[in-house]
Amino acid sequence: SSRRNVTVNHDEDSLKHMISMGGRRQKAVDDEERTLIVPPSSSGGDLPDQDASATGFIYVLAFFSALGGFLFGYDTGVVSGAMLLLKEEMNLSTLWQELLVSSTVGAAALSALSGGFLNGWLGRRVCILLASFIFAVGGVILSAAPDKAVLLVGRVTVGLGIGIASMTVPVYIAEVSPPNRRGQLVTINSLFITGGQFIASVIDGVFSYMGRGGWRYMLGLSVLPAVLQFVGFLFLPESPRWLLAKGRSQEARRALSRIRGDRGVDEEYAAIRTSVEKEKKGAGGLVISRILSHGPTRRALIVGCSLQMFQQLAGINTVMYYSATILQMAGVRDVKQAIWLTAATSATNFVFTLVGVWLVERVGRRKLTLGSLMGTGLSLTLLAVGFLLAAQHSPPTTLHPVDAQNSTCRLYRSCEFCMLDPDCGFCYREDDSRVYNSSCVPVNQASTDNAAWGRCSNQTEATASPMWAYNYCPTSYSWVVIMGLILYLAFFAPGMGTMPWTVNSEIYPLWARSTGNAWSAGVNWIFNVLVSLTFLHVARYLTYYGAFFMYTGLVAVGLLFVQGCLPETKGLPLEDVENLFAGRLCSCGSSSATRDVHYVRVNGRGSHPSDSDASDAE
Ligand SMILES: O[C@H]1[C@H](O)[C@@H](O)[C@H](O)[C@@H](O)[C@H]1O
Repeated sequence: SSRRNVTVNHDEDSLKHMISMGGRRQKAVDDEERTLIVPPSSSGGDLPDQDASATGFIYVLAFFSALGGFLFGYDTGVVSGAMLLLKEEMNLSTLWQELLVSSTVGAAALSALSGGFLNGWLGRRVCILLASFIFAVGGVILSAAPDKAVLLVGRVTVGLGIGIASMTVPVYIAEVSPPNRRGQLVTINSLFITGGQFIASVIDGVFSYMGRGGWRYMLGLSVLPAVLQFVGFLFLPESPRWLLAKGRSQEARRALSRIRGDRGVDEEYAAIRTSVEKEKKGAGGLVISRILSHGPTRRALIVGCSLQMFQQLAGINTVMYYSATILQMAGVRDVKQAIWLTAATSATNFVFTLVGVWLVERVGRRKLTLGSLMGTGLSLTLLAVGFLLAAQHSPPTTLHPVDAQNSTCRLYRSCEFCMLDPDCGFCYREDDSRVYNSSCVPVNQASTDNAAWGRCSNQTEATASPMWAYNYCPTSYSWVVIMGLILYLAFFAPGMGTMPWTVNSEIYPLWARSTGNAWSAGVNWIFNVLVSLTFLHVARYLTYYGAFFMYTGLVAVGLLFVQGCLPETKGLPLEDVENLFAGRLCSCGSSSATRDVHYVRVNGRGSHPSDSDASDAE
C-alpha cells in the first residue's frame, strides 16, 4: 500500500527524460525508481480511479464508436449463413458465391486506404457518421435485393462502410482516451468485431429455419446498429486533437472539457496545442511520402502494417470462414447442427477477445502479442497434426463405378485425394464408424450437396441412402482437430486478434495517424482477401495438414518479428510513443528501458496525455 500512496513530484519532463534514456544506465535508474513509480493501478491490478462522470462518458464514446466494429464483424460474419439459403434460392454458381463474399472484403481494402484522406479532411466524427450511413444504405439494398446483381451492389456498399469504420474507430477512440485506459478502450472495438461475428452466426442460425427469404433478415438487420450509431454520433464530440490540428481551437477546448468531465483540461489542452504548432511548421506535401521519409514514422508504419499482415497470415479467417467444413470433418453432418456449431466457434472467438480487453492494460501489448503468437503456433501445429492423422487413416475407395464423363475422380485411391479435388466427392456407407462401399464420384456442379450421378446424386434425409462427403472425409481423429480449433481461437483472440488494431491506433504521431491507420488497415484487408480466397487452392496443393503447417511457419516468422520489433506502448501518452521508434528498426527487443516504463502519477493525479504532433492530411 505504501507503493500505492506515494505521490511523486515528477513533472512531465522528467518522465519524458526517463523514457528517452536508453541502455543499461536506464535499467539501473528504473530499478532504483521502481518504488517511486506507481503502476497503472490504484488497487492491486485495477485501473486508476478517475472522475466518475468522465469515465462514464468515455465508455459511452467507446460504445458508440465500437458499433462500427460490431458492423464490421456482423457484415463479414453473416454472409456464410445467408449464402446457404441464397445459393439455393438464386441458383448461385461458385463464382457468384465467391464474388458475394469477397467483394465486401475487397471494397473494404479500397475504402480503408482512402479513409486516411477522408479522416484528415472531414475529421473522425464525420467519417464515423459517413460509415454508419453507408452501412445503413447497404443493409437496405441487401434486404430488398431482387437479384444477384443488386446483392453484389449491396455487398460492395457495406464493404465501403467497413473499410472506413475499421480505420477510423480505433483512431477516434485512441484520441479521446486517457493514456492509462487507451489500450483497453481501443480493444473494446475488437471485442465488438468478434461480438458482431458471434451475433451474426446466431442470427444465421435463427433465420435458417425460416427458409425462403430468411437471408433478407440476416443481411438487413445490420441497419439497426447502423442507425443507432448514426443517431448517437450526431450528439458526440469530434476528436479535440483533430480540431486543434485544423485550427478550431475553441471547439477543441470545448470538446476536451466535455470528454474529461469536471477535471481541469488546461495542461492537456496546452500540451496538444504546443505539439500541433510545432508540427505545423514542418507540414506540407503528401502525408505518405512524409511518413516514408521520416525515420520514426517509417519504422512505425512498417511495424503497424506487418502486425496486420501477420494477423491475417495466421489464418484466422480460414478458420472463421471454413469452420463449418472443419466441423463437418469432425463428423457433424447435419447442416443446422453445423450452423450452430459455427456459432459456438465465433462465441469462443468473442469470449477470448474479452480476455484480451482484460489483459491489455495489465500485461501490456508486447507480452500479450508474444504469448498469443506462441499459443497460436502450437494450436496450429495441433490442427495440422489432426489433419495429418486423418489423412494417413483416410478410408480407401472400394468401388470404382464406370464414369460416362470419364472424370478423374474414379482414379483416386482414397478419400483424402478425392476430397482435395474440387470436382469430386466421396460417397460411402458406414456402420459403427467403419466405412465401406466407398467411391469417388464427380460433384453436381449446381449443388455440392449431391453427386452428379449415381448413388449419391439424390441425397435425402433417409438413413438408407449412402453418405456424401464434399470437401471432407469421415475420420475418427476429429477430436484432435476440434481441440486444435478451440485452442487456436483461445490463443489468437486476446492477442493477435486485437493488438494489431490497438497498437496501430497509438504508434503514429497525429499528423501521420489517419494515414498510418489507413495503410495498415488496407494491408489487413488485402491479406484477408489473399488468405481466404487461396485457402482451398492452397489446401489442394499442400493438403489440409500442409496448409496448417504453412500457417504455423508464418506464425513463427511473425513471432520473430514481434520479439524483435514491437515496443511496449502501454500507459505512454500518445506523444511519447513516437520516441519508441527513434532508434534502429527492430532494436526494441534489446532495449528494455523503453519497454517497461510505468505511468507516473503527477501530484497524485494521473498525468495528462498530450500529443506532440500536428496537422493531419492536408
Ligand atoms: O481482429 C479481427 C478479428 O480477429 C476477427 O475475428 C477477424 O475476422 C478479422 O479479420 C480481424 O481483423
